[in-house]
Amino acid sequence: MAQQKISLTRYLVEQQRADGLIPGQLRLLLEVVARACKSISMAVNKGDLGGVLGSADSENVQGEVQKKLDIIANEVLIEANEWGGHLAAMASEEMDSIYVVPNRYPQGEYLLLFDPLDGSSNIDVNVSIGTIFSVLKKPDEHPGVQEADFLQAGAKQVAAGYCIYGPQTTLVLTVGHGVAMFTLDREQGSFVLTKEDIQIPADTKEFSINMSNMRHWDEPVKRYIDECLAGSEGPRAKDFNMRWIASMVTDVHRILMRGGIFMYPWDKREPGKPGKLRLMYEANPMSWLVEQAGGAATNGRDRILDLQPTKLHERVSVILGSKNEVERVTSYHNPL
Ligand SMILES: O=P(O)(O)OC[C@H]1O[C@](O)(COP(=O)(O)O)[C@@H](O)[C@@H]1O
Ligand SMILES: [Mg+2]
Ligand SMILES: [Mg+2]
Repeated sequence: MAQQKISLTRYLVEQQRADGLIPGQLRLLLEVVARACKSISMAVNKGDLGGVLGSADSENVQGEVQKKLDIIANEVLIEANEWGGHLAAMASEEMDSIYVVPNRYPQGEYLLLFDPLDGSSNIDVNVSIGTIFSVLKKPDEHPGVQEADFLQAGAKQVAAGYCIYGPQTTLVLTVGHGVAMFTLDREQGSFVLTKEDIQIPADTKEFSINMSNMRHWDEPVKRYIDECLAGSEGPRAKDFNMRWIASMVTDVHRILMRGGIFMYPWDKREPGKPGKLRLMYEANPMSWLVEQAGGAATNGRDRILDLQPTKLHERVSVILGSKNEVERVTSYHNPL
């Protein structure tokens, strides 16, 4: 008899029921996020036919030109999540401040953060892009919700994941007990469990960094990459390969599937800016997934999940992936 497929819904119900790993409200919230990702996947697939490509002629709070799909994905996530009663508020790369659930809907106890469309520069060239999300619990000291409630270290996340819109639509999730992967079965219209307990090998021969920024890097990053480039004749005594997709979601997915190290480090172009990537809805969820899969994630000096955010759209330097490589780069920043 063919093996029974396990849907995301069933997986989450089993986590809740048999193992008591997630509360019912969190399960429902994650199902809604997955449904929203399914809608975004449909929109992405239509491409030119759906009129979803190209620029929206507007800028987000970070001064970046928004693509039509950035805005569509943001709206899909808000509309799917605002009425279900699981959430108190949402925050997104594409919104200046938090979006409090309107009081015509029931208020829930969770906070949802997302990068609705990661890899915006790849949208119009038909390269994989994705949605990244992070779930926090609203501190219950006071009624209502404010931006300060979101400013919790990544270690406090209760769920994190991403969905990739690529050759397959793939949702990867952690609720703090390992990492599971689900593939969208378009005929059934549901996400089906395709990998459980994903593990990142501790060693790797593959690095991922935007090499065009080399002249701006800090010394420790330059040293690490120089040593990789020296190959089998150099101090690492092995040849390295390089990949840079320029969609963090896809570069991190590759690392979860076969190992590697991903870096978007601080550099000298804008010394006052800690990095390019955003802490709360890019670095934190990805760092937790990577740690849950046995990898590591630092900003060069400290564990990303321990960083105390000071603002919603805070940026951070990111070094994550295979444990031994991340520890090596971190040790170059923190000499004994
Ligand atoms: O164009 P660059 O400098 O290589 O930057 C690529 C990085 O920027 C990002 O696209 C930023 O994300 P957004 O598309 O959500 O702004 C990352 O996904 C990616 O790793
Ligand atoms: Mg992004
Ligand atoms: Mg984005």
